[in-house]
Amino acid sequence: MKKLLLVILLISLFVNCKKEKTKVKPIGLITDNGMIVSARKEASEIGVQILKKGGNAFDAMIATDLALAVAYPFAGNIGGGGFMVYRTSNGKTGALDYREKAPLLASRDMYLDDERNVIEGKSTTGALAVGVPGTIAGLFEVHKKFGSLPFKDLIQPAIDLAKKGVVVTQKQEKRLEKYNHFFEDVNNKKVLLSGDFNENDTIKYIHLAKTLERIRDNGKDEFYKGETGQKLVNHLQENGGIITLEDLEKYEAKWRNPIEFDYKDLRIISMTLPSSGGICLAQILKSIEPYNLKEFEHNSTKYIQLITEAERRAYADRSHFLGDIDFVNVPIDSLTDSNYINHRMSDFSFEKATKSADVSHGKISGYESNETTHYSIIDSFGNAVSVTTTLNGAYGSKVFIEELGFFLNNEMDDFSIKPGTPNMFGLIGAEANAIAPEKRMLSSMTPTIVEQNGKLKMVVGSPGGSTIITSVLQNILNVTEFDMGMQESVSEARFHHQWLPDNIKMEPNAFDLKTKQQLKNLGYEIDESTSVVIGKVDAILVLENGQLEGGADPRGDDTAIGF
Ligand SMILES: N[C@@H](CCC(=O)N[C@@H](CS)C(=O)NCC(=O)O)C(=O)O
Repeated sequence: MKKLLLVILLISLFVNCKKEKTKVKPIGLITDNGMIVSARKEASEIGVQILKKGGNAFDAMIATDLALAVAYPFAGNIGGGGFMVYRTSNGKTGALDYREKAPLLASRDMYLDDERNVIEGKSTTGALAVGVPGTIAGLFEVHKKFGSLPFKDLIQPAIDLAKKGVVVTQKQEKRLEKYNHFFEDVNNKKVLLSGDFNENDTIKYIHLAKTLERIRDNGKDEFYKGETGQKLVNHLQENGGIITLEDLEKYEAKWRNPIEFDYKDLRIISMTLPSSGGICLAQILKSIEPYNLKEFEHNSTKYIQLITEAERRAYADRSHFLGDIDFVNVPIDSLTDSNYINHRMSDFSFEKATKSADVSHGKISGYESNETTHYSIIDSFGNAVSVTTTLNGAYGSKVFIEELGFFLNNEMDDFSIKPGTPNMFGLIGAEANAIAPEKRMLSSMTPTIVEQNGKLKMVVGSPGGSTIITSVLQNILNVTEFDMGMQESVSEARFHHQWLPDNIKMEPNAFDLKTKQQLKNLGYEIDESTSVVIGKVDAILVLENGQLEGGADPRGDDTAIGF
Protein backbone atom coordinates (compact mmCIF):
# COMPACT_ATOMS: atom_id res chain seq x y z
CA MET A 1 0.00 0.00 0.00
CA LYS A 2 2.79 2.39 1.11
CA LYS A 3 4.66 1.58 -2.10
CA LEU A 4 1.59 2.34 -4.19
CA LEU A 5 1.13 5.72 -2.45
CA LEU A 6 4.78 6.55 -3.10
CA VAL A 7 4.42 5.70 -6.77
CA ILE A 8 1.25 7.86 -7.04
CA LEU A 9 3.03 10.72 -5.26
CA LEU A 10 6.02 10.50 -7.59
CA ILE A 11 3.79 10.39 -10.67
CA SER A 12 1.78 13.42 -9.50
CA LEU A 13 4.99 15.31 -8.72
CA PHE A 14 6.31 14.53 -12.17
CA VAL A 15 3.06 15.64 -13.81
CA ASN A 16 2.98 18.85 -11.76
CA CYS A 17 6.62 19.64 -12.46
CA LYS A 18 6.00 19.09 -16.15
CA LYS A 19 3.02 21.37 -15.96
CA GLU A 20 5.10 24.11 -14.36
CA LYS A 21 7.59 23.86 -17.17
CA THR A 22 5.00 24.40 -19.90
CA LYS A 23 5.22 28.08 -20.68
CA VAL A 24 1.90 29.89 -20.56
CA LYS A 25 1.83 32.63 -23.17
CA PRO A 26 0.83 35.86 -21.46
CA ILE A 27 -1.90 37.77 -23.29
CA GLY A 28 -2.21 41.50 -22.73
CA LEU A 29 -5.29 43.64 -22.37
CA ILE A 30 -7.36 43.56 -25.57
CA THR A 31 -9.71 46.42 -26.42
CA ASP A 32 -11.59 47.75 -29.43
CA ASN A 33 -11.21 51.52 -29.37
CA GLY A 34 -8.22 53.14 -27.74
CA MET A 35 -5.38 52.20 -25.44
CA ILE A 36 -2.51 53.63 -23.40
CA VAL A 37 0.36 51.65 -21.95
CA SER A 38 2.59 53.58 -19.55
CA ALA A 39 4.80 53.16 -16.50
CA ARG A 40 1.96 53.78 -14.03
CA LYS A 41 -1.67 52.78 -13.95
CA GLU A 42 -2.67 56.29 -12.77
CA ALA A 43 -1.11 57.86 -15.88
CA SER A 44 -2.63 55.34 -18.31
CA GLU A 45 -6.01 55.86 -16.64
CA ILE A 46 -5.81 59.65 -16.89
CA GLY A 47 -4.88 59.47 -20.57
CA VAL A 48 -7.69 57.02 -21.33
CA GLN A 49 -10.21 59.31 -19.61
CA ILE A 50 -9.18 62.02 -22.07
CA LEU A 51 -9.66 59.60 -24.99
CA LYS A 52 -13.09 58.66 -23.66
CA LYS A 53 -14.02 62.35 -23.49
CA GLY A 54 -13.39 62.51 -27.24
CA GLY A 55 -9.82 63.79 -27.03
CA ASN A 56 -7.33 62.48 -29.58
CA ALA A 57 -4.04 60.63 -29.00
CA PHE A 58 -2.19 63.96 -28.79
CA ASP A 59 -4.51 65.30 -26.09
CA ALA A 60 -4.01 62.01 -24.25
CA MET A 61 -0.24 62.32 -24.71
CA ILE A 62 -0.22 65.66 -22.88
CA ALA A 63 -2.40 64.38 -20.04
CA THR A 64 -0.41 61.15 -19.69
CA ASP A 65 2.94 62.93 -19.72
CA LEU A 66 1.86 65.33 -16.98
CA ALA A 67 0.33 62.49 -14.96
CA LEU A 68 3.65 60.60 -15.17
CA ALA A 69 5.41 63.72 -13.87
CA VAL A 70 3.30 63.26 -10.74
CA ALA A 71 2.92 59.50 -10.44
CA TYR A 72 6.36 58.44 -11.64
CA PRO A 73 8.99 60.88 -10.34
CA PHE A 74 11.70 58.30 -11.13
CA ALA A 75 11.58 59.33 -14.81
CA GLY A 76 8.29 61.11 -15.53
CA ASN A 77 9.04 64.80 -15.42
CA ILE A 78 8.61 68.43 -16.14
CA GLY A 79 12.31 68.94 -15.37
CA GLY A 80 13.57 66.77 -18.24
CA GLY A 81 12.86 66.19 -21.90
CA GLY A 82 11.87 63.63 -24.50
CA PHE A 83 10.83 62.68 -27.99
CA MET A 84 7.52 61.92 -29.67
CA VAL A 85 7.00 60.02 -32.91
CA TYR A 86 3.48 60.03 -34.35
CA ARG A 87 1.41 58.65 -37.16
CA THR A 88 -2.00 60.19 -37.75
CA SER A 89 -5.04 58.21 -38.83
CA ASN A 90 -4.42 59.24 -42.46
CA GLY A 91 -0.87 57.91 -42.37
CA LYS A 92 1.01 61.22 -41.91
CA THR A 93 4.10 60.81 -39.80
CA GLY A 94 6.28 63.20 -37.83
CA ALA A 95 8.41 63.66 -34.73
CA LEU A 96 8.87 66.20 -31.99
CA ASP A 97 12.19 66.79 -30.25
CA TYR A 98 11.88 68.29 -26.79
CA ARG A 99 15.28 67.08 -25.69
CA GLU A 100 17.22 69.15 -23.13
CA LYS A 101 19.97 71.50 -24.33
CA ALA A 102 23.35 72.44 -22.94
CA PRO A 103 23.19 75.86 -21.22
CA LEU A 104 24.77 78.88 -22.91
CA LEU A 105 27.56 78.86 -20.33
CA ALA A 106 28.40 75.18 -20.96
CA SER A 107 31.78 74.34 -22.41
CA ARG A 108 33.41 71.33 -23.88
CA ASP A 109 35.63 70.45 -20.91
CA MET A 110 33.37 71.60 -18.10
CA TYR A 111 33.50 68.22 -16.36
CA LEU A 112 37.30 67.86 -16.53
CA ASP A 113 39.89 69.00 -14.00
CA ASP A 114 43.13 70.86 -14.82
CA GLU A 115 44.77 67.59 -15.76
CA ARG A 116 41.88 66.82 -18.07
CA ASN A 117 40.57 64.03 -15.91
CA VAL A 118 36.83 63.55 -15.52
CA ILE A 119 35.63 64.94 -12.19
CA GLU A 120 33.62 62.07 -10.74
CA GLY A 121 29.89 62.75 -10.40
CA LYS A 122 29.90 66.27 -11.81
CA SER A 123 27.97 65.37 -14.96
CA THR A 124 25.59 63.05 -13.16
CA THR A 125 24.66 64.60 -9.82
CA GLY A 126 23.79 68.11 -8.68
CA ALA A 127 22.98 71.41 -10.36
CA LEU A 128 25.80 71.37 -12.93
CA ALA A 129 24.50 68.10 -14.42
CA VAL A 130 21.22 69.70 -15.46
CA GLY A 131 20.36 70.39 -19.10
CA VAL A 132 17.80 73.06 -20.04
CA PRO A 133 14.47 71.23 -19.65
CA GLY A 134 12.24 70.75 -22.70
CA THR A 135 9.15 68.90 -21.49
CA ILE A 136 6.77 71.82 -20.95
CA ALA A 137 7.76 73.42 -24.28
CA GLY A 138 7.18 70.05 -25.95
CA LEU A 139 3.71 69.57 -24.50
CA PHE A 140 2.59 73.07 -25.52
CA GLU A 141 3.98 72.48 -29.01
CA VAL A 142 2.00 69.23 -29.34
CA HIS A 143 -1.10 71.06 -28.15
CA LYS A 144 -0.62 73.91 -30.61
CA LYS A 145 -0.37 71.55 -33.58
CA PHE A 146 -2.73 68.72 -32.68
CA GLY A 147 -4.65 69.48 -29.48
CA SER A 148 -8.44 69.24 -29.69
CA LEU A 149 -9.34 69.85 -26.03
CA PRO A 150 -8.31 72.94 -24.00
CA PHE A 151 -4.87 72.61 -22.37
CA LYS A 152 -6.37 73.33 -18.96
CA ASP A 153 -8.53 70.19 -19.26
CA LEU A 154 -5.44 68.13 -20.05
CA ILE A 155 -3.34 69.37 -17.12
CA GLN A 156 -6.13 69.34 -14.53
CA PRO A 157 -6.16 65.56 -13.92
CA ALA A 158 -2.43 65.71 -13.03
CA ILE A 159 -3.09 68.58 -10.64
CA ASP A 160 -5.92 66.63 -9.00
CA LEU A 161 -3.73 63.53 -8.75
CA ALA A 162 -0.89 65.51 -7.15
CA LYS A 163 -3.28 66.90 -4.54
CA LYS A 164 -5.01 63.59 -3.86
CA GLY A 165 -1.67 61.80 -3.71
CA VAL A 166 -0.20 58.70 -5.30
CA VAL A 167 -0.03 55.32 -3.60
CA VAL A 168 3.48 53.86 -3.28
CA THR A 169 3.85 50.49 -5.01
CA GLN A 170 6.17 47.73 -3.82
CA LYS A 171 8.60 48.42 -6.67
CA GLN A 172 8.55 52.16 -5.90
CA GLU A 173 9.25 51.48 -2.23
CA LYS A 174 12.37 49.57 -3.27
CA ARG A 175 13.53 52.31 -5.61
CA LEU A 176 13.00 55.03 -3.04
CA GLU A 177 14.85 52.97 -0.45
CA LYS A 178 17.78 52.72 -2.85
CA TYR A 179 17.93 56.41 -3.74
CA ASN A 180 16.36 58.51 -0.96
CA HIS A 181 19.59 59.10 0.95
CA PHE A 182 21.03 60.80 -2.15
CA PHE A 183 18.25 63.38 -2.07
CA GLU A 184 19.32 64.80 1.27
CA ASP A 185 23.03 64.76 0.30
CA VAL A 186 22.49 66.52 -3.02
CA ASN A 187 19.97 69.08 -1.76
CA ASN A 188 21.67 69.70 1.61
CA LYS A 189 18.34 69.16 3.31
CA LYS A 190 15.51 66.71 3.52
CA VAL A 191 13.10 67.02 0.60
CA LEU A 192 9.70 65.49 -0.07
CA LEU A 193 10.97 62.10 -1.18
CA SER A 194 13.81 61.81 1.38
CA GLY A 195 11.49 60.18 3.89
CA ASP A 196 11.00 56.45 4.42
CA PHE A 197 8.01 55.46 2.37
CA ASN A 198 6.39 52.06 2.45
CA GLU A 199 4.17 50.25 0.03
CA ASN A 200 0.59 51.59 0.20
CA ASP A 201 1.63 54.94 1.71
CA THR A 202 0.13 57.89 -0.13
CA ILE A 203 2.45 60.71 -1.19
CA LYS A 204 0.83 64.08 -1.87
CA TYR A 205 2.71 66.39 -4.23
CA ILE A 206 1.32 69.73 -3.03
CA HIS A 207 4.11 72.01 -4.34
CA LEU A 208 4.05 70.26 -7.71
CA ALA A 209 0.28 70.75 -7.86
CA LYS A 210 0.82 74.49 -7.34
CA THR A 211 3.46 74.63 -10.08
CA LEU A 212 1.13 72.81 -12.46
CA GLU A 213 -1.70 75.20 -11.55
CA ARG A 214 0.50 78.16 -12.46
CA ILE A 215 1.36 76.48 -15.78
CA ARG A 216 -2.37 75.86 -16.35
CA ASP A 217 -3.10 79.56 -15.72
CA ASN A 218 -0.08 81.24 -17.34
CA GLY A 219 0.85 78.76 -20.09
CA LYS A 220 4.31 77.74 -21.31
CA ASP A 221 5.84 81.10 -20.30
CA GLU A 222 5.26 80.24 -16.64
CA PHE A 223 8.01 77.63 -16.92
CA TYR A 224 10.35 79.52 -19.22
CA LYS A 225 9.89 83.15 -18.15
CA GLY A 226 7.61 83.30 -15.12
CA GLU A 227 7.80 82.61 -11.40
CA THR A 228 8.59 78.93 -11.94
CA GLY A 229 11.45 79.71 -14.33
CA GLN A 230 12.85 82.38 -12.03
CA LYS A 231 12.76 80.07 -8.99
CA LEU A 232 14.32 77.25 -10.99
CA VAL A 233 17.21 79.43 -12.16
CA ASN A 234 17.77 80.93 -8.70
CA HIS A 235 17.89 77.50 -7.11
CA LEU A 236 20.29 76.07 -9.66
CA GLN A 237 22.61 79.08 -9.51
CA GLU A 238 22.67 79.05 -5.71
CA ASN A 239 23.76 75.42 -5.94
CA GLY A 240 26.56 75.74 -8.48
CA GLY A 241 24.51 75.43 -11.67
CA ILE A 242 24.90 77.59 -14.79
CA ILE A 243 21.42 77.69 -16.32
CA THR A 244 20.18 81.27 -16.76
CA LEU A 245 16.80 82.78 -17.55
CA GLU A 246 18.12 83.42 -21.05
CA ASP A 247 18.59 79.65 -21.47
CA LEU A 248 15.00 79.06 -20.49
CA GLU A 249 13.67 81.85 -22.68
CA LYS A 250 15.59 80.54 -25.70
CA TYR A 251 14.43 76.95 -25.35
CA GLU A 252 12.29 75.64 -28.19
CA ALA A 253 10.93 72.20 -29.00
CA LYS A 254 11.57 71.23 -32.63
CA TRP A 255 9.51 69.31 -35.18
CA ARG A 256 11.75 66.88 -37.05
CA ASN A 257 11.42 64.36 -39.84
CA PRO A 258 11.54 60.91 -38.31
CA ILE A 259 13.84 58.18 -39.61
CA GLU A 260 11.73 56.00 -41.91
CA PHE A 261 12.89 52.79 -43.54
CA ASP A 262 11.69 49.39 -44.72
CA TYR A 263 12.55 46.08 -43.12
CA LYS A 264 11.14 43.18 -45.16
CA ASP A 265 7.39 43.95 -45.41
CA LEU A 266 7.45 46.48 -42.56
CA ARG A 267 7.86 50.24 -42.60
CA ILE A 268 9.54 51.53 -39.45
CA ILE A 269 9.12 55.12 -38.26
CA SER A 270 11.47 56.10 -35.46
CA MET A 271 13.26 59.01 -33.80
CA THR A 272 16.00 60.91 -35.59
CA LEU A 273 18.90 62.91 -34.20
CA PRO A 274 19.58 64.09 -31.57
CA SER A 275 18.46 60.58 -30.76
CA SER A 276 20.57 57.81 -32.18
CA GLY A 277 17.60 55.46 -31.77
CA GLY A 278 16.16 55.47 -35.30
CA ILE A 279 19.52 55.38 -37.09
CA CYS A 280 20.88 52.51 -34.96
CA LEU A 281 17.61 50.59 -35.29
CA ALA A 282 17.78 51.02 -39.08
CA GLN A 283 21.41 49.87 -39.18
CA ILE A 284 20.73 46.79 -37.06
CA LEU A 285 17.57 45.75 -38.90
CA LYS A 286 19.20 46.26 -42.30
CA SER A 287 22.21 44.23 -41.17
CA ILE A 288 20.00 41.24 -40.35
CA GLU A 289 17.53 41.67 -43.22
CA PRO A 290 19.32 39.25 -45.59
CA TYR A 291 18.85 36.41 -43.08
CA ASN A 292 15.76 34.26 -42.67
CA LEU A 293 15.30 34.68 -38.92
CA LYS A 294 12.36 32.30 -38.90
CA GLU A 295 14.89 29.51 -39.49
CA PHE A 296 16.53 30.30 -36.16
CA GLU A 297 14.86 29.44 -32.91
CA HIS A 298 13.99 32.52 -30.83
CA ASN A 299 16.91 33.45 -28.52
CA SER A 300 18.96 30.55 -29.92
CA THR A 301 22.74 30.77 -30.28
CA LYS A 302 22.62 31.75 -33.95
CA TYR A 303 19.92 34.35 -33.37
CA ILE A 304 21.80 35.97 -30.48
CA GLN A 305 25.03 35.87 -32.48
CA LEU A 306 23.56 37.58 -35.54
CA ILE A 307 21.83 40.32 -33.55
CA THR A 308 24.91 40.86 -31.39
CA GLU A 309 27.19 41.31 -34.37
CA ALA A 310 24.79 43.77 -35.99
CA GLU A 311 24.52 45.70 -32.72
CA ARG A 312 28.27 45.75 -32.25
CA ARG A 313 28.79 47.47 -35.60
CA ALA A 314 25.88 49.89 -35.21
CA TYR A 315 27.00 51.05 -31.75
CA ALA A 316 30.57 51.54 -33.03
CA ASP A 317 29.17 53.89 -35.68
CA ARG A 318 26.95 55.58 -33.09
CA SER A 319 29.97 56.41 -30.97
CA HIS A 320 31.86 58.02 -33.81
CA PHE A 321 29.35 59.67 -36.10
CA LEU A 322 26.30 60.68 -34.13
CA GLY A 323 25.51 63.96 -32.42
CA ASP A 324 23.06 66.85 -32.59
CA ILE A 325 22.24 67.37 -36.28
CA ASP A 326 21.89 71.13 -35.67
CA PHE A 327 25.60 71.25 -34.78
CA VAL A 328 27.35 68.45 -36.63
CA ASN A 329 27.10 67.05 -40.10
CA VAL A 330 25.91 63.45 -39.81
CA PRO A 331 25.85 61.24 -42.93
CA ILE A 332 22.46 59.67 -42.14
CA ASP A 333 21.78 58.43 -45.68
CA SER A 334 25.20 56.79 -46.01
CA LEU A 335 24.98 55.22 -42.56
CA THR A 336 21.63 53.62 -43.34
CA ASP A 337 22.47 52.62 -46.91
CA SER A 338 22.11 48.87 -47.51
CA ASN A 339 25.38 48.60 -49.49
CA TYR A 340 27.31 50.26 -46.68
CA ILE A 341 25.65 48.03 -44.10
CA ASN A 342 26.21 44.82 -46.07
CA HIS A 343 29.85 45.79 -46.33
CA ARG A 344 29.97 46.36 -42.54
CA MET A 345 28.60 42.84 -42.00
CA SER A 346 30.85 41.18 -44.59
CA ASP A 347 33.42 40.05 -42.01
CA PHE A 348 30.79 38.44 -39.78
CA SER A 349 30.80 34.67 -39.55
CA PHE A 350 28.79 32.24 -37.41
CA GLU A 351 32.12 30.44 -36.77
CA LYS A 352 33.37 32.87 -34.13
CA ALA A 353 32.74 36.17 -32.36
CA THR A 354 34.11 39.35 -33.87
CA LYS A 355 36.15 41.30 -31.30
CA SER A 356 35.03 44.84 -30.62
CA ALA A 357 38.71 45.80 -30.52
CA ASP A 358 38.83 44.89 -34.23
CA VAL A 359 35.72 46.93 -35.04
CA SER A 360 35.78 50.64 -35.51
CA HIS A 361 33.32 52.98 -37.15
CA GLY A 362 32.73 52.36 -40.86
CA LYS A 363 34.21 54.30 -43.74
CA ILE A 364 31.76 56.71 -45.28
CA SER A 365 32.32 57.78 -48.88
CA GLY A 366 31.20 61.35 -48.29
CA TYR A 367 29.06 63.50 -46.04
CA GLU A 368 25.74 64.55 -47.55
CA SER A 369 24.86 68.17 -47.25
CA ASN A 370 21.47 67.38 -45.62
CA GLU A 371 21.86 67.26 -43.04
CA THR A 372 13.69 56.92 -20.95
CA THR A 373 9.88 56.43 -19.48
CA HIS A 374 8.09 55.31 -22.57
CA TYR A 375 4.38 55.25 -23.29
CA SER A 376 2.35 54.19 -26.29
CA ILE A 377 -1.05 55.49 -27.32
CA ILE A 378 -3.59 54.59 -29.99
CA ASP A 379 -6.89 56.46 -30.10
CA SER A 380 -10.23 55.43 -31.57
CA PHE A 381 -9.62 57.63 -34.63
CA GLY A 382 -6.52 55.57 -35.48
CA ASN A 383 -3.86 58.14 -34.47
CA ALA A 384 -0.76 56.63 -32.89
CA VAL A 385 1.69 58.33 -30.56
CA SER A 386 4.95 56.92 -29.25
CA VAL A 387 6.74 58.93 -26.55
CA THR A 388 9.89 58.40 -24.54
CA THR A 389 10.70 60.98 -21.88
CA THR A 390 13.34 61.00 -19.19
CA LEU A 391 15.35 62.68 -16.46
CA ASN A 392 18.23 60.43 -17.60
CA GLY A 393 19.42 58.67 -14.41
CA ALA A 394 17.07 57.56 -11.66
CA TYR A 395 15.45 60.78 -10.35
CA GLY A 396 17.82 62.68 -12.69
CA SER A 397 20.43 64.89 -11.03
CA LYS A 398 18.63 64.24 -7.67
CA VAL A 399 18.23 68.02 -7.49
CA PHE A 400 14.69 68.49 -6.16
CA ILE A 401 13.42 72.05 -5.90
CA GLU A 402 11.18 71.70 -2.89
CA GLU A 403 9.12 74.85 -3.49
CA LEU A 404 8.43 73.79 -7.09
CA GLY A 405 8.00 70.11 -6.27
CA PHE A 406 9.99 68.41 -9.02
CA PHE A 407 13.33 66.79 -9.88
CA LEU A 408 15.70 68.10 -12.54
CA ASN A 409 17.42 65.96 -15.13
CA ASN A 410 21.09 64.99 -15.35
CA GLU A 411 21.02 64.81 -19.11
CA MET A 412 24.42 66.55 -19.50
CA ASP A 413 25.96 63.10 -18.88
CA ASP A 414 24.63 61.99 -22.26
CA PHE A 415 27.25 64.21 -23.90
CA SER A 416 30.64 62.77 -24.55
CA ILE A 417 32.27 64.55 -21.61
CA LYS A 418 35.71 63.25 -22.58
CA PRO A 419 36.33 61.20 -25.72
CA GLY A 420 36.86 57.58 -24.80
CA THR A 421 35.39 57.89 -21.29
CA PRO A 422 32.15 55.94 -20.90
CA ASN A 423 29.02 57.69 -19.61
CA MET A 424 26.67 56.19 -17.02
CA PHE A 425 25.41 53.67 -19.58
CA GLY A 426 28.94 52.72 -20.62
CA LEU A 427 28.52 54.53 -23.94
CA ILE A 428 31.59 56.10 -25.44
CA GLY A 429 31.33 59.20 -27.56
CA ALA A 430 33.50 61.27 -29.83
CA GLU A 431 33.74 64.77 -31.25
CA ALA A 432 30.24 64.67 -32.79
CA ASN A 433 28.73 64.50 -29.31
CA ALA A 434 31.09 66.93 -27.55
CA ILE A 435 29.50 69.61 -25.33
CA ALA A 436 28.71 72.99 -26.88
CA PRO A 437 26.40 75.76 -25.73
CA GLU A 438 22.80 75.15 -26.83
CA LYS A 439 23.63 71.75 -28.32
CA ARG A 440 21.38 68.75 -27.61
CA MET A 441 23.07 65.70 -26.11
CA LEU A 442 22.91 62.42 -28.05
CA SER A 443 20.14 60.10 -26.91
CA SER A 444 19.24 56.44 -27.34
CA MET A 445 15.53 56.99 -26.93
CA THR A 446 13.68 55.11 -29.66
CA PRO A 447 9.97 55.87 -29.73
CA THR A 448 8.87 53.84 -32.75
CA ILE A 449 5.82 53.09 -34.89
CA VAL A 450 5.63 50.09 -37.20
CA GLU A 451 3.44 49.82 -40.30
CA GLN A 452 2.69 46.68 -42.27
CA ASN A 453 1.13 46.87 -45.74
CA GLY A 454 0.54 50.57 -45.21
CA LYS A 455 -1.44 49.98 -42.02
CA LEU A 456 -0.60 50.73 -38.41
CA LYS A 457 0.87 47.60 -36.79
CA MET A 458 2.65 48.51 -33.58
CA VAL A 459 3.58 51.38 -31.26
CA VAL A 460 6.65 50.59 -29.18
CA GLY A 461 9.40 52.11 -27.02
CA SER A 462 11.34 51.72 -23.81
CA PRO A 463 13.52 53.44 -21.21
CA GLY A 464 16.89 51.93 -20.30
CA GLY A 465 19.65 54.17 -21.67
CA SER A 466 21.79 52.33 -24.18
CA THR A 467 19.57 49.22 -23.96
CA ILE A 468 16.57 51.11 -25.35
CA ILE A 469 17.44 50.54 -29.00
CA THR A 470 18.05 46.82 -28.59
CA SER A 471 14.89 46.37 -26.49
CA VAL A 472 12.76 48.01 -29.17
CA LEU A 473 14.51 45.93 -31.83
CA GLN A 474 13.81 42.64 -30.05
CA ASN A 475 10.15 43.47 -29.62
CA ILE A 476 9.71 44.28 -33.30
CA LEU A 477 11.35 40.95 -34.16
CA ASN A 478 9.44 38.98 -31.50
CA VAL A 479 6.14 40.02 -33.01
CA THR A 480 6.91 40.10 -36.70
CA GLU A 481 9.41 37.24 -37.06
CA PHE A 482 8.33 34.95 -34.21
CA ASP A 483 4.57 35.63 -34.25
CA MET A 484 4.36 36.59 -30.59
CA GLY A 485 1.49 38.58 -29.15
CA MET A 486 2.33 41.99 -27.65
CA GLN A 487 2.35 40.97 -23.99
CA GLU A 488 4.19 37.75 -24.74
CA SER A 489 6.81 39.72 -26.61
CA VAL A 490 7.28 42.35 -23.92
CA SER A 491 7.62 39.68 -21.21
CA GLU A 492 10.28 37.73 -23.16
CA ALA A 493 13.90 37.66 -21.95
CA ARG A 494 16.19 40.24 -23.57
CA PHE A 495 19.89 40.58 -24.32
CA HIS A 496 22.06 43.51 -25.39
CA HIS A 497 25.43 44.34 -26.94
CA GLN A 498 26.75 47.88 -27.45
CA TRP A 499 30.22 47.40 -29.00
CA LEU A 500 31.98 48.47 -25.81
CA PRO A 501 32.21 46.90 -23.30
CA ASP A 502 32.64 43.81 -25.45
CA ASN A 503 30.09 41.54 -23.80
CA ILE A 504 26.53 40.35 -24.26
CA LYS A 505 24.39 41.54 -21.40
CA MET A 506 21.64 39.07 -20.61
CA GLU A 507 18.81 39.20 -18.18
CA PRO A 508 19.98 36.91 -15.38
CA ASN A 509 18.80 33.29 -15.39
CA ALA A 510 16.57 33.91 -18.37
CA PHE A 511 18.60 32.21 -21.07
CA ASP A 512 19.26 28.59 -21.76
CA LEU A 513 22.48 27.18 -20.21
CA LYS A 514 23.38 25.35 -23.41
CA THR A 515 22.99 28.51 -25.48
CA LYS A 516 25.18 30.48 -23.09
CA GLN A 517 27.86 27.78 -23.21
CA GLN A 518 27.79 27.68 -27.01
CA LEU A 519 28.16 31.45 -27.15
CA LYS A 520 31.12 31.31 -24.77
CA ASN A 521 32.72 28.60 -26.91
CA LEU A 522 32.41 30.92 -29.91
CA GLY A 523 34.30 33.63 -28.04
CA TYR A 524 31.48 35.74 -26.60
CA GLU A 525 31.71 37.08 -23.08
CA ILE A 526 28.42 37.03 -21.21
CA ASP A 527 27.48 39.47 -18.48
CA GLU A 528 24.46 38.54 -16.41
CA SER A 529 25.60 40.29 -13.27
CA THR A 530 24.99 43.96 -13.78
CA SER A 531 22.14 43.76 -16.24
CA VAL A 532 19.17 43.39 -13.96
CA VAL A 533 16.86 45.05 -16.46
CA ILE A 534 17.31 45.53 -20.18
CA GLY A 535 14.67 48.06 -21.14
CA LYS A 536 11.11 48.30 -19.84
CA VAL A 537 8.92 48.14 -22.91
CA ASP A 538 5.39 49.52 -23.22
CA ALA A 539 3.76 48.74 -26.53
CA ILE A 540 0.50 48.29 -28.41
CA LEU A 541 -0.13 45.83 -31.24
CA VAL A 542 -2.94 46.17 -33.76
CA LEU A 543 -4.27 42.63 -34.16
CA GLU A 544 -5.47 41.14 -37.47
CA ASN A 545 -9.11 41.90 -36.57
CA GLY A 546 -8.29 45.52 -35.73
CA GLN A 547 -8.42 45.09 -31.95
CA LEU A 548 -5.55 46.41 -29.85
CA GLU A 549 -3.36 44.29 -27.59
CA GLY A 550 -1.32 46.02 -24.91
CA GLY A 551 2.12 44.89 -23.79
CA ALA A 552 2.94 46.33 -20.37
CA ASP A 553 6.36 45.41 -19.07
CA PRO A 554 6.15 43.20 -15.97
CA ARG A 555 9.61 44.43 -14.99
CA GLY A 556 7.91 47.60 -13.66
CA ASP A 557 4.48 48.78 -12.53
CA ASP A 558 3.57 49.39 -16.16
CA THR A 559 -0.11 49.10 -17.03
CA ALA A 560 -2.25 48.96 -20.14
CA ILE A 561 -5.65 50.59 -19.97
CA GLY A 562 -8.09 50.84 -22.83
CA PHE A 563 -11.73 50.77 -23.83
N1 LIG B 1 19.12 59.74 -21.19
C1 LIG B 1 19.05 58.48 -21.86
C2 LIG B 1 17.86 57.65 -21.38
C3 LIG B 1 17.96 57.41 -19.93
C4 LIG B 1 17.12 56.27 -19.37
O1 LIG B 1 16.57 55.43 -20.10
N2 LIG B 1 17.08 56.25 -18.05
C5 LIG B 1 16.42 55.21 -17.31
C6 LIG B 1 16.99 55.20 -15.92
S1 LIG B 1 18.52 54.48 -15.82
C7 LIG B 1 14.98 55.53 -17.11
O2 LIG B 1 14.54 56.66 -17.33
N3 LIG B 1 14.25 54.55 -16.63
C8 LIG B 1 12.86 54.73 -16.31
C9 LIG B 1 12.18 53.49 -16.02
O3 LIG B 1 12.85 52.50 -15.71
O4 LIG B 1 10.96 53.52 -16.08
C10 LIG B 1 18.93 58.73 -23.36
O5 LIG B 1 18.50 59.80 -23.75
O6 LIG B 1 19.29 57.83 -24.11
